[in-house]
Amino acid sequence: MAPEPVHSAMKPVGLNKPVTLPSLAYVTFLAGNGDYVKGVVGLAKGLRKVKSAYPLVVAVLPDVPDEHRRILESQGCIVREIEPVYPPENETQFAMAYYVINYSKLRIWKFLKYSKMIYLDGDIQVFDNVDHLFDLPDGHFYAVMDCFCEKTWSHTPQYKIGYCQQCPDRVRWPAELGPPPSLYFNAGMFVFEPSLDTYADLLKTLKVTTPTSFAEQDFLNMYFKDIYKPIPLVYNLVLAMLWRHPENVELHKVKVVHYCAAGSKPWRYTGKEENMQRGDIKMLIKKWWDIYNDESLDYKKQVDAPADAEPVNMQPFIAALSEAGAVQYITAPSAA
Ligand SMILES: O=c1ccn([C@@H]2O[C@H](COP(=O)(O)OP(=O)(O)O)[C@@H](O)[C@H]2O)c(=O)[nH]1
Ligand SMILES: OC[C@H]1O[C@H](O[C@@H]2[C@@H](O)[C@H](O)[C@@H](O)[C@H](O)[C@@H]2O)[C@H](O)[C@@H](O)[C@H]1O
Ligand SMILES: [Mn+2]
Repeated sequence: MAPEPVHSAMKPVGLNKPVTLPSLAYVTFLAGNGDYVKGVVGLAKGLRKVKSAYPLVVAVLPDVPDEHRRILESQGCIVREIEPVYPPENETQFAMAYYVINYSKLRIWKFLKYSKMIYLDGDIQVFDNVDHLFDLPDGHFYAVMDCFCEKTWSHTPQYKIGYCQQCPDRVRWPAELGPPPSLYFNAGMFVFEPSLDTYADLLKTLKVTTPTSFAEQDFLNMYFKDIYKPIPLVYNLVLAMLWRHPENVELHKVKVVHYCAAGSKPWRYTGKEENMQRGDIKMLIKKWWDIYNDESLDYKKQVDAPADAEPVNMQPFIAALSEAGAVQYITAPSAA
Protein backbone atom coordinates (compact mmCIF):
# COMPACT_ATOMS: atom_id res chain seq x y z
CA MET A 1 0.00 0.00 0.00
CA ALA A 2 1.40 3.42 -0.85
CA PRO A 3 2.64 5.38 2.19
CA GLU A 4 -0.03 7.84 3.43
CA PRO A 5 0.83 11.09 1.63
CA VAL A 6 1.42 13.91 4.12
CA HIS A 7 -0.66 16.73 2.67
CA SER A 8 0.91 20.06 2.04
CA ALA A 9 -1.05 21.45 5.02
CA MET A 10 2.18 20.93 6.94
CA LYS A 11 4.27 24.04 6.46
CA PRO A 12 8.05 23.97 6.85
CA VAL A 13 9.31 26.38 9.50
CA GLY A 14 12.84 27.79 9.23
CA LEU A 15 13.27 27.37 5.48
CA ASN A 16 13.86 30.69 3.76
CA LYS A 17 12.31 29.57 0.50
CA PRO A 18 9.42 27.29 -0.40
CA VAL A 19 10.54 23.74 -1.05
CA THR A 20 9.46 22.71 -4.55
CA LEU A 21 8.22 19.23 -3.94
CA PRO A 22 8.30 16.79 -6.86
CA SER A 23 4.89 15.71 -8.07
CA LEU A 24 3.86 12.27 -9.19
CA ALA A 25 0.92 11.33 -11.39
CA TYR A 26 -0.54 8.71 -13.67
CA VAL A 27 -1.00 9.77 -17.26
CA THR A 28 -3.00 8.41 -20.17
CA PHE A 29 -3.62 9.48 -23.74
CA LEU A 30 -6.94 10.15 -25.50
CA ALA A 31 -7.50 10.85 -29.20
CA GLY A 32 -10.64 11.27 -31.30
CA ASN A 33 -14.33 11.61 -30.44
CA GLY A 34 -15.01 7.90 -30.24
CA ASP A 35 -15.51 5.48 -27.37
CA TYR A 36 -12.00 5.36 -25.87
CA VAL A 37 -13.21 8.02 -23.43
CA LYS A 38 -15.04 5.13 -21.71
CA GLY A 39 -11.70 3.43 -21.25
CA VAL A 40 -10.28 6.52 -19.59
CA VAL A 41 -13.35 6.91 -17.31
CA GLY A 42 -12.94 3.26 -16.32
CA LEU A 43 -9.23 3.83 -15.63
CA ALA A 44 -9.95 6.92 -13.48
CA LYS A 45 -12.49 4.94 -11.42
CA GLY A 46 -10.17 1.95 -11.14
CA LEU A 47 -7.35 4.10 -9.76
CA ARG A 48 -9.83 5.56 -7.26
CA LYS A 49 -11.00 2.10 -6.25
CA VAL A 50 -7.43 1.02 -5.41
CA LYS A 51 -6.99 4.29 -3.48
CA SER A 52 -4.08 5.55 -5.53
CA ALA A 53 -2.56 8.66 -3.89
CA TYR A 54 -1.90 10.35 -7.23
CA PRO A 55 -4.02 12.05 -9.88
CA LEU A 56 -4.68 10.88 -13.44
CA VAL A 57 -3.56 13.33 -16.12
CA VAL A 58 -5.21 12.83 -19.53
CA ALA A 59 -3.22 14.09 -22.52
CA VAL A 60 -5.92 14.87 -25.11
CA LEU A 61 -5.48 15.63 -28.80
CA PRO A 62 -7.33 18.69 -30.14
CA ASP A 63 -9.97 16.41 -31.69
CA VAL A 64 -11.26 15.26 -28.28
CA PRO A 65 -14.62 17.08 -27.90
CA ASP A 66 -15.33 19.41 -24.98
CA GLU A 67 -18.08 17.07 -23.79
CA HIS A 68 -15.57 14.24 -23.36
CA ARG A 69 -13.15 16.60 -21.60
CA ARG A 70 -15.92 17.63 -19.19
CA ILE A 71 -16.77 13.99 -18.49
CA LEU A 72 -13.11 13.33 -17.62
CA GLU A 73 -12.87 16.43 -15.40
CA SER A 74 -16.08 15.36 -13.64
CA GLN A 75 -14.25 12.11 -12.85
CA GLY A 76 -11.39 14.03 -11.20
CA CYS A 77 -8.99 13.82 -14.17
CA ILE A 78 -6.53 16.61 -15.00
CA VAL A 79 -7.10 17.23 -18.74
CA ARG A 80 -4.15 18.63 -20.69
CA GLU A 81 -4.38 19.30 -24.45
CA ILE A 82 -1.36 18.22 -26.50
CA GLU A 83 -0.48 18.78 -30.13
CA PRO A 84 -0.30 15.69 -32.36
CA VAL A 85 3.12 14.22 -33.21
CA TYR A 86 3.44 12.73 -36.69
CA PRO A 87 6.22 10.40 -37.82
CA PRO A 88 8.25 11.37 -40.89
CA GLU A 89 6.62 10.80 -44.28
CA ASN A 90 6.54 7.04 -44.75
CA GLU A 91 5.12 4.08 -46.64
CA THR A 92 4.90 2.00 -43.46
CA GLN A 93 2.00 -0.38 -43.07
CA PHE A 94 1.30 0.06 -39.34
CA ALA A 95 0.02 -3.09 -37.61
CA MET A 96 -3.15 -1.03 -37.05
CA ALA A 97 -3.68 2.03 -39.28
CA TYR A 98 -4.66 4.17 -36.31
CA TYR A 99 -1.30 3.54 -34.63
CA VAL A 100 -0.02 6.62 -36.44
CA ILE A 101 -1.75 8.81 -33.80
CA ASN A 102 0.06 7.00 -30.99
CA TYR A 103 3.26 8.95 -31.67
CA SER A 104 1.47 11.83 -29.95
CA LYS A 105 2.11 10.00 -26.64
CA LEU A 106 5.63 11.49 -26.85
CA ARG A 107 4.25 14.87 -25.68
CA ILE A 108 3.98 13.51 -22.13
CA TRP A 109 7.74 13.89 -21.71
CA LYS A 110 7.01 17.63 -21.61
CA PHE A 111 4.81 17.36 -18.48
CA LEU A 112 7.60 18.89 -16.38
CA LYS A 113 5.34 19.56 -13.40
CA TYR A 114 5.85 15.88 -12.61
CA SER A 115 9.15 14.32 -11.63
CA LYS A 116 7.93 10.80 -12.41
CA MET A 117 4.82 9.50 -14.14
CA ILE A 118 3.24 6.14 -14.87
CA TYR A 119 1.79 6.01 -18.38
CA LEU A 120 -1.26 3.78 -18.87
CA ASP A 121 -3.14 3.18 -22.13
CA GLY A 122 -6.85 4.01 -22.03
CA ASP A 123 -7.59 0.28 -22.53
CA ILE A 124 -5.87 -0.62 -19.27
CA GLN A 125 -7.44 -1.24 -15.88
CA VAL A 126 -5.63 -1.13 -12.50
CA PHE A 127 -7.10 -3.72 -10.12
CA ASP A 128 -4.50 -3.41 -7.34
CA ASN A 129 -2.62 -0.35 -6.07
CA VAL A 130 0.68 0.10 -7.92
CA ASP A 131 1.73 3.46 -6.40
CA HIS A 132 4.89 1.72 -5.14
CA LEU A 133 6.22 1.77 -8.71
CA PHE A 134 6.93 5.47 -8.19
CA ASP A 135 9.63 4.38 -5.71
CA LEU A 136 11.62 2.59 -8.42
CA PRO A 137 15.13 4.08 -8.78
CA ASP A 138 15.38 7.09 -11.12
CA GLY A 139 17.27 6.97 -14.41
CA HIS A 140 15.58 3.96 -15.97
CA PHE A 141 12.57 3.20 -18.19
CA TYR A 142 10.38 0.52 -16.62
CA ALA A 143 7.83 -1.52 -18.59
CA VAL A 144 6.59 -5.08 -19.05
CA MET A 145 7.95 -7.34 -21.79
CA ASP A 146 5.63 -7.91 -24.75
CA CYS A 147 4.84 -11.12 -26.64
CA PHE A 148 5.64 -11.75 -30.32
CA CYS A 149 3.18 -14.60 -30.92
CA GLU A 150 0.06 -12.78 -32.10
CA LYS A 151 -0.67 -12.45 -35.84
CA THR A 152 0.05 -8.73 -35.49
CA TRP A 153 3.74 -9.81 -35.43
CA SER A 154 3.54 -12.04 -38.54
CA HIS A 155 5.79 -9.64 -40.51
CA THR A 156 8.71 -10.09 -38.11
CA PRO A 157 11.59 -12.65 -38.22
CA GLN A 158 10.89 -13.71 -34.63
CA TYR A 159 7.27 -14.60 -35.49
CA LYS A 160 8.37 -16.42 -38.65
CA ILE A 161 10.73 -18.71 -36.71
CA GLY A 162 8.42 -18.99 -33.66
CA TYR A 163 10.80 -17.15 -31.29
CA CYS A 164 9.34 -15.23 -28.38
CA GLN A 165 11.17 -13.50 -25.53
CA GLN A 166 8.48 -14.85 -23.19
CA CYS A 167 9.90 -18.38 -23.75
CA PRO A 168 13.38 -18.01 -25.29
CA ASP A 169 14.10 -21.74 -24.93
CA ARG A 170 11.01 -22.95 -26.85
CA VAL A 171 12.57 -21.94 -30.19
CA ARG A 172 16.09 -20.68 -29.67
CA TRP A 173 17.24 -17.62 -31.62
CA PRO A 174 19.47 -19.02 -34.43
CA ALA A 175 23.07 -17.77 -34.27
CA GLU A 176 23.06 -17.22 -38.04
CA LEU A 177 20.54 -14.41 -37.48
CA GLY A 178 22.99 -12.63 -35.22
CA PRO A 179 22.21 -11.64 -31.60
CA PRO A 180 18.61 -12.18 -30.41
CA PRO A 181 16.40 -9.06 -30.39
CA SER A 182 16.87 -6.78 -27.35
CA LEU A 183 14.24 -7.17 -24.65
CA TYR A 184 11.11 -5.48 -26.05
CA PHE A 185 8.38 -3.85 -23.95
CA ASN A 186 4.70 -3.26 -24.47
CA ALA A 187 4.21 0.53 -24.59
CA GLY A 188 0.75 0.42 -23.06
CA MET A 189 2.24 0.92 -19.57
CA PHE A 190 5.58 2.40 -18.49
CA VAL A 191 7.27 4.33 -15.65
CA PHE A 192 9.21 7.34 -16.90
CA GLU A 193 10.64 10.73 -15.90
CA PRO A 194 9.42 13.78 -17.86
CA SER A 195 12.38 15.86 -19.09
CA LEU A 196 12.68 18.69 -21.59
CA ASP A 197 16.03 17.35 -22.84
CA THR A 198 14.63 13.88 -23.37
CA TYR A 199 11.50 15.33 -24.99
CA ALA A 200 13.53 17.44 -27.44
CA ASP A 201 15.82 14.51 -28.25
CA LEU A 202 12.84 12.16 -28.75
CA LEU A 203 11.31 14.49 -31.35
CA LYS A 204 14.67 15.16 -33.00
CA THR A 205 15.39 11.41 -33.23
CA LEU A 206 11.86 10.67 -34.50
CA LYS A 207 12.43 12.99 -37.47
CA VAL A 208 15.26 10.76 -38.71
CA THR A 209 13.79 7.36 -37.79
CA THR A 210 11.90 5.30 -40.36
CA PRO A 211 8.53 4.34 -38.88
CA THR A 212 7.83 0.62 -38.36
CA SER A 213 4.69 -1.44 -37.82
CA PHE A 214 4.29 -0.86 -34.06
CA ALA A 215 4.76 2.85 -34.47
CA GLU A 216 5.73 4.65 -31.24
CA GLN A 217 6.09 1.36 -29.39
CA ASP A 218 8.93 0.33 -31.72
CA PHE A 219 10.37 3.83 -31.52
CA LEU A 220 10.32 3.94 -27.70
CA ASN A 221 11.93 0.47 -27.55
CA MET A 222 14.74 1.64 -29.83
CA TYR A 223 15.17 4.93 -27.98
CA PHE A 224 15.21 3.57 -24.41
CA LYS A 225 16.99 0.29 -25.19
CA ASP A 226 19.97 1.06 -22.94
CA ILE A 227 18.01 2.09 -19.84
CA TYR A 228 14.99 -0.21 -20.24
CA LYS A 229 14.35 -2.40 -17.18
CA PRO A 230 11.68 -5.11 -17.41
CA ILE A 231 9.14 -5.26 -14.58
CA PRO A 232 6.92 -8.28 -13.81
CA LEU A 233 3.92 -8.95 -16.08
CA VAL A 234 1.56 -8.39 -13.12
CA TYR A 235 1.99 -4.69 -13.98
CA ASN A 236 0.70 -5.02 -17.55
CA LEU A 237 -0.98 -8.29 -18.51
CA VAL A 238 -1.11 -8.20 -22.31
CA LEU A 239 -4.17 -10.46 -22.72
CA ALA A 240 -2.59 -12.63 -25.42
CA MET A 241 -0.30 -13.98 -22.69
CA LEU A 242 -3.30 -16.00 -21.42
CA TRP A 243 -3.32 -18.23 -24.50
CA ARG A 244 0.24 -17.74 -25.77
CA HIS A 245 2.18 -18.20 -22.47
CA PRO A 246 -0.27 -19.41 -19.77
CA GLU A 247 2.71 -20.87 -17.89
CA ASN A 248 3.96 -17.32 -17.29
CA VAL A 249 0.65 -16.02 -15.91
CA GLU A 250 -0.72 -16.29 -12.35
CA LEU A 251 -3.97 -14.45 -13.01
CA HIS A 252 -4.88 -13.97 -9.32
CA LYS A 253 -1.63 -12.02 -8.83
CA VAL A 254 -2.15 -9.68 -11.82
CA LYS A 255 -2.49 -6.02 -10.77
CA VAL A 256 -2.89 -4.34 -14.16
CA VAL A 257 -4.78 -5.73 -17.18
CA HIS A 258 -4.23 -4.46 -20.71
CA TYR A 259 -7.26 -5.10 -22.93
CA CYS A 260 -5.24 -4.99 -26.17
CA ALA A 261 -6.13 -8.29 -27.80
CA ALA A 262 -8.43 -8.02 -30.83
CA GLY A 263 -12.03 -7.85 -29.59
CA SER A 264 -11.12 -7.33 -25.94
CA LYS A 265 -11.87 -3.62 -25.49
CA PRO A 266 -14.51 -3.99 -22.75
CA TRP A 267 -16.68 -1.12 -23.99
CA ARG A 268 -16.86 -2.77 -27.45
CA TYR A 269 -16.87 -6.42 -26.34
CA THR A 270 -19.11 -8.71 -28.43
CA GLY A 271 -17.38 -12.02 -27.64
CA LYS A 272 -17.20 -12.89 -31.33
CA GLU A 273 -13.46 -12.63 -31.98
CA GLU A 274 -10.98 -15.45 -31.43
CA ASN A 275 -10.31 -16.24 -27.74
CA MET A 276 -13.06 -13.89 -26.60
CA GLN A 277 -15.27 -16.75 -25.33
CA ARG A 278 -12.62 -17.84 -22.81
CA GLY A 279 -13.75 -17.92 -19.18
CA ASP A 280 -10.81 -15.75 -18.03
CA ILE A 281 -11.56 -13.16 -20.71
CA LYS A 282 -15.26 -13.03 -19.76
CA MET A 283 -14.26 -12.65 -16.08
CA LEU A 284 -11.85 -9.78 -16.89
CA ILE A 285 -14.44 -8.04 -19.08
CA LYS A 286 -16.97 -8.28 -16.20
CA LYS A 287 -14.39 -6.94 -13.71
CA TRP A 288 -13.87 -3.93 -15.97
CA TRP A 289 -17.62 -3.26 -16.29
CA ASP A 290 -18.20 -3.69 -12.54
CA ILE A 291 -15.83 -0.77 -11.94
CA TYR A 292 -17.13 1.32 -14.87
CA ASN A 293 -20.75 0.95 -13.64
CA ASP A 294 -19.97 1.45 -9.94
CA GLU A 295 -21.42 4.87 -9.10
CA SER A 296 -19.79 4.78 -5.65
CA LEU A 297 -16.49 5.19 -7.53
CA ASP A 298 -17.58 8.38 -9.27
CA TYR A 299 -15.53 11.44 -8.31
CA LYS A 300 -17.10 13.46 -5.50
CA LYS A 301 -15.67 16.96 -5.10
CA GLN A 302 -16.39 17.24 -1.38
CA VAL A 303 -14.86 13.85 -0.55
CA ASP A 304 -12.06 13.30 -3.05
CA ALA A 305 -9.05 15.60 -3.28
CA PRO A 306 -9.56 18.42 -5.81
CA ALA A 307 -8.51 17.38 -9.35
CA ASP A 308 -5.51 19.67 -9.35
CA ALA A 309 -4.38 18.95 -5.80
CA GLU A 310 -1.42 16.67 -5.73
CA PRO A 311 -0.88 14.87 -2.42
CA VAL A 312 2.81 14.79 -1.74
CA ASN A 313 4.61 12.26 0.40
CA MET A 314 6.61 14.60 2.65
CA GLN A 315 8.22 11.84 4.69
CA PRO A 316 11.50 11.63 2.72
CA PHE A 317 11.89 15.39 2.97
CA ILE A 318 11.04 15.57 6.67
CA ALA A 319 13.55 12.81 7.42
CA ALA A 320 16.28 14.46 5.31
CA LEU A 321 15.64 17.98 6.59
CA SER A 322 15.21 17.04 10.24
CA GLU A 323 18.38 14.94 10.02
CA ALA A 324 20.11 18.10 8.91
CA GLY A 325 18.52 19.75 11.98
CA ALA A 326 17.45 22.46 9.57
CA VAL A 327 13.80 22.64 10.41
CA GLN A 328 11.13 21.40 12.72
CA TYR A 329 7.63 21.06 11.38
CA ILE A 330 4.46 22.40 12.90
CA THR A 331 1.14 21.33 11.53
CA ALA A 332 -0.47 24.37 10.02
CA PRO A 333 -4.26 24.57 10.24
CA SER A 334 -5.69 22.85 7.15
CA ALA A 335 -6.18 25.29 4.31
CA ALA A 336 -9.45 23.58 3.35
O1 LIG B 1 -9.06 6.00 -31.28
C1 LIG B 1 -8.19 5.92 -30.40
C2 LIG B 1 -7.12 4.97 -30.43
C3 LIG B 1 -6.19 4.94 -29.41
N1 LIG B 1 -6.30 5.84 -28.39
C4 LIG B 1 -5.33 5.87 -27.30
O2 LIG B 1 -4.12 5.24 -27.72
C5 LIG B 1 -3.87 4.10 -26.88
C6 LIG B 1 -3.18 3.02 -27.70
O3 LIG B 1 -4.09 2.43 -28.59
P1 LIG B 1 -4.64 0.93 -28.29
O4 LIG B 1 -4.72 0.72 -26.81
O5 LIG B 1 -5.89 0.72 -29.08
O6 LIG B 1 -3.48 0.03 -28.86
P2 LIG B 1 -3.26 -1.47 -28.41
O7 LIG B 1 -2.68 -1.44 -27.02
O8 LIG B 1 -4.61 -2.14 -28.40
O9 LIG B 1 -2.35 -1.96 -29.46
C7 LIG B 1 -5.25 3.73 -26.38
O10 LIG B 1 -5.21 2.91 -25.26
C8 LIG B 1 -5.83 5.09 -26.08
O11 LIG B 1 -5.28 5.60 -24.89
C9 LIG B 1 -7.35 6.77 -28.35
O12 LIG B 1 -7.46 7.53 -27.38
N2 LIG B 1 -8.26 6.80 -29.35
O1 LIG C 1 1.02 1.93 -31.39
C1 LIG C 1 1.48 0.63 -31.19
C2 LIG C 1 0.73 -0.04 -30.04
O2 LIG C 1 1.45 -1.21 -29.72
C3 LIG C 1 1.07 -1.93 -28.58
O3 LIG C 1 -0.02 -2.77 -28.86
C4 LIG C 1 0.17 -3.97 -29.57
C5 LIG C 1 1.37 -4.75 -29.10
O4 LIG C 1 1.30 -4.87 -27.70
C6 LIG C 1 1.39 -6.14 -29.70
O5 LIG C 1 2.40 -6.88 -29.07
C7 LIG C 1 0.12 -6.89 -29.50
O6 LIG C 1 0.18 -8.12 -30.20
C8 LIG C 1 -1.02 -6.10 -30.02
O7 LIG C 1 -2.24 -6.80 -29.72
C9 LIG C 1 -1.09 -4.77 -29.35
O8 LIG C 1 -2.17 -4.08 -29.91
C10 LIG C 1 0.71 -1.08 -27.36
O9 LIG C 1 -0.15 -1.82 -26.49
C11 LIG C 1 -0.04 0.17 -27.71
O10 LIG C 1 -0.02 1.04 -26.55
C12 LIG C 1 0.65 0.90 -28.85
O11 LIG C 1 1.95 1.26 -28.41
MN1 LIG D 1 -3.67 -0.50 -25.41
